[in-house]
Formats: sequence, structure tokens, C-alpha cells
Amino acid sequence: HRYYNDTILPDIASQQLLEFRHQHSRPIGLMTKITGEPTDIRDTVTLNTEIFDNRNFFRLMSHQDRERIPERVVHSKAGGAFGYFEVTHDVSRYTKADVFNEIGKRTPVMARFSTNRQKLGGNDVGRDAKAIALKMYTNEGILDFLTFHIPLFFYKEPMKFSLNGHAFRRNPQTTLFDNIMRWDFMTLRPEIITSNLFLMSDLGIPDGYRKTDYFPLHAYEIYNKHGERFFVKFNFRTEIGLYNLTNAEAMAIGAEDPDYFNRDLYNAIAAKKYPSWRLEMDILTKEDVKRVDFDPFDMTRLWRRGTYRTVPIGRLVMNRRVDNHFRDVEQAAFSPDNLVPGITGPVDIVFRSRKIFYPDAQNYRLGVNHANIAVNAPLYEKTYSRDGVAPVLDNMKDAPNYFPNSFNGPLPYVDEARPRDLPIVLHSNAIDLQPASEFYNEIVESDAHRQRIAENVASSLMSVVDDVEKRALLLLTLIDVDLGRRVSISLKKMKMVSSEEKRDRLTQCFAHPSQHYHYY
Ligand code: HEM
Repeated sequence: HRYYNDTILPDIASQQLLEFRHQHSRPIGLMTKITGEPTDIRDTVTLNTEIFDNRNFFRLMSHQDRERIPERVVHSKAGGAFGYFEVTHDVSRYTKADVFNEIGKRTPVMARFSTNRQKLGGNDVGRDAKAIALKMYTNEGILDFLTFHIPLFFYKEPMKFSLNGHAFRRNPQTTLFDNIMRWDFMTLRPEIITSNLFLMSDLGIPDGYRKTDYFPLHAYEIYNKHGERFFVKFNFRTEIGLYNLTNAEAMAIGAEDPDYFNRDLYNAIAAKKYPSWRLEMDILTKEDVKRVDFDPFDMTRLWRRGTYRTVPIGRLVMNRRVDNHFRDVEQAAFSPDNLVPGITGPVDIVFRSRKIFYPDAQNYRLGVNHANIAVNAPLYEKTYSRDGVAPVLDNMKDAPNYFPNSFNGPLPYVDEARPRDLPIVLHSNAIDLQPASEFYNEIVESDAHRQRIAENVASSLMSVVDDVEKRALLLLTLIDVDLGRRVSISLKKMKMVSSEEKRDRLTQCFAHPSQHYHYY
């Protein structure tokens, strides 16, 4: 705690303005219009003046009208930081990617830490997928990893992005999170249940962005300089350890400080407790892929233990706060398709659709030249793309704008090692509850944990109509009879609460919408 006059400032984040004044003992310069004209002090007020003659007023106000750009359709709320990635192990046997070769090599990175279902201004501590979007400024271009803190994805049918997104976000009339919508959709598309059981478990609310693992989820194809290919899943393992919040802790924190995750990230870096992760990859060879008895490209399931080997690659360390959130975090544009030689990328249908939709969203949100915004810019770039809305930077000046040309415009190179064909992956559309059952029986470590999952599920079923509830109980029983039984008993107990108490609960739950809505 620091004192300022009589005010106690609770943490480093609250001292940001004091820090600024500490660094600048005098005003940092003359105030100007955005065109640079110095502002006369008479133009800083309009009272009793002719407003149209004010040389400052219109530029200032019309700029404010345009301060907001569209928020991301998902992962709207976030914090960010800069840092580096350092190679600790030689993985050149598996990939020729320059960024992962040469022990000790450091690559600058930027990360955006977000929560999936909250809008800007929402509550960080919701029971929700947390994410890191990581941008590596490598010598061979930008390499992005978009990750979730749970190790599998909601669905394998990309069309579900929009429809699942609607069902799990806000009711279009009430604007509330709506458990009927969620359970209706989930029971009609049961593959979504596995990732949601993860979210209902103790792993569902990590204690801040630093204290959890992150997974890019897809099986990526990578190749070495001899053209040999491997299929890998990358994992970012937190070095500080896994810590989660209980429902009660999350409720209490969320009521006090909905920005708990962003505050923790900011304060930790300021206090030099740098968040860090070990990057490793689980590897299957081409032959393994043919041999295993599950679909390794299906993002709704985990690779079965014992079928792959894990190899460490390096360390990710976030050691610098962003100076300006809008400039560096809101304007950041990530795409899983930002890849480098040595990493061909994922081959599944979800990835193939993501390739299209990230640049599409960013062309809308930031404009077609979003790669020219400082935070997105690669170390080196020479293209034949031209013009469009700002920023165009030098727009490749007077270089030829067509290709091929005989006038020394930029030339392509030959990557001898790059595989010539991509594997074609066809997925089964059968409903497979095995991943959910595996999670419940093999990954969840104790009966007490199974009981907490059942109670979280039951709590979310409290406000669901009978026919959907029946379908949900049937689905849970099909996953595992014990899960169905536990949820059913918990639900009955919760419903037996006297009607007066029940009214109180509901009142509370509306007063703290996070209890039944955000937390699921
Ligand atoms: C069909 C599948 C998916 C589609 C169509 C999709 C689409 C999108 C879109 C349109 C955005 C907003 C981009 C922007 O405005 O800059 C976004 C953000 C994001 N997505 Fe996905 N997504 C999909 C699956 C996934 C998966 C599997 C992951 C994680 C492994 C993921 C992680 C993220 C993250 C972390 C962000 C936030 C990026 C940021 O911080 O700017 N998404 N997604």
C-alpha cells in the first residue's frame, strides 16, 4: 500500500497516474490540435463564445464520437503485455522454424489475455474459457498462437461458431445469459458437452490469467529441413502452477472487482513477478496418426495418453506492461493462419474456416491494412498489396505493383522441404460421448471433484424448463450413470429448498447475475 495525501492506493495498478507524474516532473509539452496547431487557452472553453469560431472544439468532439471501434465478436474483454520467447531445447529434428531453433534464441512477443464470453466491461471471474492470443515477431514473419485454457474445443463443425456463439451468449430480447438456450443447444448438439464439463469443473475459473495452462488445441503439421512431417499439439504450461477459484471465492471477488484478472496481470508485471509458461509439444509421427484408434484431428477430444511423446521447446515470459491499451491490445489482430516456414499448420476443417474468418473480422474491425498497425507489423515485409484505408505507411513507394515483373520487384523463394500435399481429413459426424466420459472418469481425480461438477451442472439446470431438463439428465446419464445420478440428486435437493428461500435465491441470483449466468 502507498499513501498519497490521505488516500490509500491499494495496488500498483491504482498508482498509474502517480507513476506518470513521477516520470515527468513538468507538463510533457504544448497542447495542440491533431494537425499540430498549438491550442490557445481561449479555445479550451466555449461558454459565452461563438462556438463555430472555436478552433479546438469540433476536432475534439467529432474525434470522441469515433473513439470506439467495433469490439471483437468474441473475447472482447482483455488485458495485454509484451515479453519474449526463449528456446531451451533443440527441436530442429521436428521443425525447421527459425523461431524454435538455436538454444538461447530470444524472440519478442506480445500477448492478449482474454475471457471468451464477456463483452467489454464484463466480469473477469466468470466460469468461462480464458485465452492467450500470442504474437511472435520472428525473423520469418509473424507467428500467432490462439489458445484456450481448457485442452479441447467445443465443436468440430465450424458452422457452430456463429450458432454456438449465439446460444452461449445473451438472449436477444432479455440481453441476459440464458440457461434454457444453452442447455437446449447443448442437448441438441451433444459434442459441446465435454468442453462445458471442463468449464463446470474446478478448472473452470482459474485464479487469474497467470495461473493456468493454455492450448492452441489443433493438431499442427510441422516439418524439418529434410521435409519429414510430424503432427503436434502445442501446450503452454504455467510455471507458477495451476490455481483455481471456488464458486464462493469467485462470487466474492467478482462482486468487488470485476477486473480482477486484468489487475492481477498488470500488478504482477509491475512487481517483476513475470508471468511465464513452458512451451512443449506432444508429437505423433505420420505412422502414429494412421495407427491410433481415435481421430487425432478432432478438437473435441484429447489425444489418448501413451500414444504420443512430449518434447520441451522453450519459455514464454511476459515482462513488459503495454503503455497504451487501445494502441497495443485493442488494435492487435491475431490469426491462427499467421504461420512461418517449418509449421504448415493444422489440417482440420475448423482451422480451414478460421483461416478465412479472422482476417475477415479484422478487415471489418480495423481495416484492410491492419497488418501495418505497429503492434501487428512483422519485422520484414515486402508485398504486392497496395492502397486501402489507412495506415498505408510507405505503400511500397515506387516499387513495381504487379508480379511477375522484369524490374526487380520482390521475388518469392523456394522452400524445398515444404510438403507438397496436405493430408485430407474427414471427420465422423457420429455423436461420440466417450471424450466426456473419459474426462469424468479418468481426468477428474476424485469423487469430491465429481460432486462439485455435478452441483455446478445442477445449479445451471435450476432455471431450465422441464423438457430441456429431461434431455439434459438423459445426456448426462448416457455420458456416465454416476454423473446423471449425482446431478439429478443435487437438482432435487436444490429444488426442495422452500419456496420462500427459493425466492430469496432467485432474487440474489438476479442481484449477482454471475451466480447462475456468468459462472457457467
Ligand atoms: C470455427 C472456429 C472458430 C472461429 C470461426 C473463430 C473466429 C474468431 C473470430 C472472428 C474472432 C475475433 C477476431 C478479431 O476480431 O480480431 C476470434 C477471436 C479469438 N478466438 Fe476464435 N474462432 C474459432 C475457434 C477458436 C479456437 C479453436 C480457439 C483457441 C484454440 C480460438 C481462440 C480465439 C481467441 C484467443 C480469440 C481472441 C483473439 C484476440 O485476443 O484478439 N478460437 N475467433
